Parts: sequence; C-alpha cells; structure tokens
Amino acid sequence: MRTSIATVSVSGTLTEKLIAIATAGFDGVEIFENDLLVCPHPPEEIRARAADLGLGIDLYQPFRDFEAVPAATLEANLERAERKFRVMERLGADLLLVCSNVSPASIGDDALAAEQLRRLAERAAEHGIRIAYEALAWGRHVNEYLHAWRIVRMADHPNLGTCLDSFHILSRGSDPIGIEAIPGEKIFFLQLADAPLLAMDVLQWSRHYRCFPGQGTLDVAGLVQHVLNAGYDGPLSLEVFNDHFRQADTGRTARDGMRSLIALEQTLRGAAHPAVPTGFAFAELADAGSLSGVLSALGFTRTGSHTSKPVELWSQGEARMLLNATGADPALVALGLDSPDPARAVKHAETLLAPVLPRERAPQDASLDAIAAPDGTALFFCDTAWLGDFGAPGDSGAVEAAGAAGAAGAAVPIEAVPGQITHIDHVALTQPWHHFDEAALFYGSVLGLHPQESLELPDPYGLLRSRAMSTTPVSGAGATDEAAEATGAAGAAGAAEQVRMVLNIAQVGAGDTPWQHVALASGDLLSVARRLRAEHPELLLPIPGNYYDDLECRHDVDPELRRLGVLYDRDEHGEFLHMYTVTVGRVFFEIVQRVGGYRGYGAVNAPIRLAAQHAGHPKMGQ
Ligand SMILES: O=C(O)c1ccc(O)c(O)c1
Ligand SMILES: [Mg+2]
Repeated sequence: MRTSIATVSVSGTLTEKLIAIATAGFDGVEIFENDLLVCPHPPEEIRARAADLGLGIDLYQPFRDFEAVPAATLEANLERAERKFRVMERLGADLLLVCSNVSPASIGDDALAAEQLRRLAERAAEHGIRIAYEALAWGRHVNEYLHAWRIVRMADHPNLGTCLDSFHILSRGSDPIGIEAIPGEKIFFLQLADAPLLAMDVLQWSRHYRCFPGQGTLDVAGLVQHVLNAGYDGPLSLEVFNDHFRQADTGRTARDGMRSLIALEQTLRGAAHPAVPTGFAFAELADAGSLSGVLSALGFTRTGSHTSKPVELWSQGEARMLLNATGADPALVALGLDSPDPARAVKHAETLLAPVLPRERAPQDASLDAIAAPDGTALFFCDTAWLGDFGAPGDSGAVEAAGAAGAAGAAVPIEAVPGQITHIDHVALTQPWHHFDEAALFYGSVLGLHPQESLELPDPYGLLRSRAMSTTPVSGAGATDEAAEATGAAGAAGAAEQVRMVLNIAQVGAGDTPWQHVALASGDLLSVARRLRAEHPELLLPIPGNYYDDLECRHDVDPELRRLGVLYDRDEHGEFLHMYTVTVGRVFFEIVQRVGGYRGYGAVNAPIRLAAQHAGHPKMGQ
C-alpha cells in the first residue's frame, strides 16, 4: 500500500520535513498549506525537492469554507480556488482537500452544497485537478462522513470524490461499516490518525491530541479494513495534529509514523503476533559495586559468573538479575525477554524499524540478539542458551547449557522457601516526555503488549503520566469484554509468564537520568517485609503514618502493614501488597504480591511513593 503523511504531522521547516519523511521511507506527502506559506522557496522548488527525494505530492490541503454559501460568496470562493489551482500546478499536486464549511454564514442545504461543489469540480477539471471533500467532525452542517458522501454523490462529477479521515469518523462514534457502501473509486483519499479517549471538545481534541495509529484507543485498523473492502487503493496517509510531535525530533517522528503504518498493515494481515515474550529472562543492571548488597538483602544469591565478561548472575526463584560491573552509577541497562523464537522476534522487530544492537561476544558465548527500546534500554530475546554463558560463581569455565538451569541458573522451585521472591512482576521504565507515545507504539507493535490503564499521578512537584502495558489485554477504557475474559482465563496461574511494563513520563528537569525500577513478585510479601524490616530497615522507603490513617479507614487491613511499611490496594479481582526499597543510583526495587487476580500496579499509592522518594532525594530523577 502506498504510504503518505501530512507535513503538519512532524516538526521543522518544509525542507526538513520532506527530508525526514523521505528518509523514513514514505512514498508521498500531503502538503499542509501553512507549511508552504511560511516556506521561503517557491512551489517549483518544493516540487523539485520532493521529486529528488522520491516523494510524490499526493494532496494539497486544506481549502476551507467553500460550499453552501450565498451566491455572491461563491464567486469569491471560486476565484480563491483558481489561485490555489495555480499554486498546485506549480507544486505538481493534482488533488485538493476541501473540508466541510465551519462558517456560521454557511447554509444547511445539501442541494446547494452539491451544486457549488460541482462548479468547483468543473473548474478543477480544467486544470487536471480533483477535489476530495472531507467532513470535519465540527463542520457547521456537514460533520458526518456519510453526509459528505451523499453530497458528493448528488454533485455527480468525476473530479469530485470524498476524503475519509479516521479521526473525524471515529471521534464522533460513527459506525465505519457505512464506508463499504461508498464505491472505492469515489474515495479519493484516506487520512489516518488515532487519539486517546478524552472527554473534550472535538476540535481541541483533534488539533492537539491526535497521534499515530496504535498510540491511542481508536480502532483505526478496523476502519481501514472497511475502506479496503470498499475497493479503495490510494495512499494510507497519516494526518496528525499533536502538540508534542510539533516539538519532537523530525526524523524520529517520521520514522515512528512509518512504524505505525507497518504495524497497521501487519494487523490487517490478521496473523498472530509472532514475537510475544512469555516472561522476563533477566534484568541487567550496570553497577559499581553497590547493588550486590541490596540484592543479597532482598534474598538473591550469586549463582553464576559470565565466562568472558565482568557480569554476575544473581538469582532467586525465577527472578534473575545480571550485575554488569561497568563502574557506572547503578542503572537498568537491559532486559532479557523469554521468547519462543528469538531469531523470529528480532526479524519482526527489524520489520518495525527497531534498531538491532551490535554485540561483542566471545566465540563460545551464546548468540543473543538485542534491539534498542526508544529510551536506549537493550531488549534481548532469549531462550535458555544464555545461561550457558555463566559458570559457577568465580569460575571461569562455562557450564553446559543443559546443566545451567541446575547450576548457574539455580532455579529453586517456586514457593519452596517461605517469603522468597519468585519472579519479575514488572519493570517500570521512565521515558522522556516527547518519546512517550513512541514507546507505547514500540512496545505494542514490537512486543505485542496491550495498553492497560493510563494514569496521571500527583507528585509533589508535578503530575506523573503513566501507562501500563502487558502481554494480556486487560479490561478498561477501549478494551472489549472478550479481552477481559481472556485476562481472567490467564488468571494467577500465568502470573510468571506475563510480561508487564509500566511506562512513565519523566518529569520536566529530570534530564537524561530518569529512574527505573524492577518489581519483584513474592507469594508471601509479609515474610519478606518482616525479614527486611528486621535485618535491613535502612533499605526500605519510609511510608508516612498519615497513609495508614487513611488506608485503615478505607479498608479493613492487617495493622502489621503499618509497622512494616507495606502499601495496599484492591480491585474487583483481588488484593495487592507492595513495598519499595530506597533508590540506589538510578534504580530502586519494588516487591509485590498479587492476591487473587489483582490486575493493577497499586497506582493509587504512587503519590505516596513519589513523595517519599522526594523526601529522600530532594533532586530525584523521575
Ligand atoms: O483541523 C482542521 O482544520 C483540519 C483541516 C484539514 C483536515 O484534513 C483535518 O482533518 C482537520
Ligand atoms: Mg483530515
């Protein structure tokens, strides 16, 4: 399918936009008029640049407030159009988008609108130009796509067709099935945008919060399927008005847009996602020596040493931490993901433009492929072979992979030890604010994670935006009942096989060193808490008594939670106990216990945690 993008969707000058759009691999562009007006180069030069870059100019837009006007205004509007046709000829563009009239002076008369659009199409035809009429969701009289189509049909001119825009259709809750009744050749253009579900004025929603397909909650792929069923074979064109995209890196946004179209095409093909991870194989932390004490306090033991690198394996149950003695401030640098087919997972990631990381490895090391997540974290796709790179602690000889699970891997049976940590429950990664949507699309398309709750959490110095993503779809805004049932079926039994990530937005001023955290699951959190409180109280994040005064009036909880500093939440499926360590370098740990089928992340307690972290670190990094 031909891919295109409106120049308004990315930042920069028109020339910068064209270069970034071509580099990302698009076939064409929609020139948004304002980008041309502010450009110092004449249309002929833009046309030549686009041609040199291999980009077609698929559309020129928008032409506003044309139709259903009093006769005197029509003459002026046709004259205005003539001038635009001349600009388009100079640009080499032959399709003009006319959006439905928003003026209070326009008249609610379909026959009049059709007659005037017909006159416009006749004039356009003299220039070899075609007109695509689009219903804006806030059009004065025409704001439904089927209404725009009825007018186009009534006008009955070969140079007049309709432009469908997923945002205008889905934001109003219109049923896109009606698209299939429009002959494909009368759909002159298709614009795609997603958006988060927001209860607000639709014009403001459209102008500030549109995002690429897959970043919001609209069923853009479902709509495209209807358009293809209608017989449309023109471009899929991204048209996104977004305050963040206007400020973000041009090339990165363009590539992100291309990733969204590739993912959309993959969704349309209907094949199951080929690379969904089945668990966390490990979390790798850069370390200068301070983390081993924290891990051993948490109950981890050193179970292996890498045979060719200064990396140690620390294990407990199925939770595995790699400490990489880089000498750097402690930070989360990589995640290992259990993958049913690692080679396929990397190939899939590459189709989605994920950067594959070069890796230095000794000849005897297991081949492990990694890609870079948007925040730079390395993601390794693993089977169990990697454990073979680790010998017994302090040993330089590799242990056979098969024996590794027993020796280096040291998978102690889950729950064998009371109060043991069993696995990694989730990992929270802080994203720079202008990469948040990119990260959601990345984890959704590359790993097949489903978005969960999206939250705004008060912090003493700001509001933290947070979105959880997991391998199991979870009910909530935008999720279907079926998805909720699937989650229920996965239930607690699949707890360790799930991959859950929490994406947080770094606060202004956090710079390049945001905090990350690893949440470790235990089947008996109170025992873990009792031991830590007795042996390492200095490692625990202090929780204010005011929190427990409130908690105890909301829930009938064990008074021991207060003494231990354990936080509590519940949902309709179960209960959640969790606690935090203090931050070491740029990482901290959370210990969690999901009782029953609790699905959340204790978000209600996040403000307590954030305030406690601020108290301990006046200049915290998240
Ligand atoms: O916000 C607008 O005015 C506007 C203009 C042109 C479009 O194609 C569109 O979808 C919205
Ligand atoms: Mg549009």
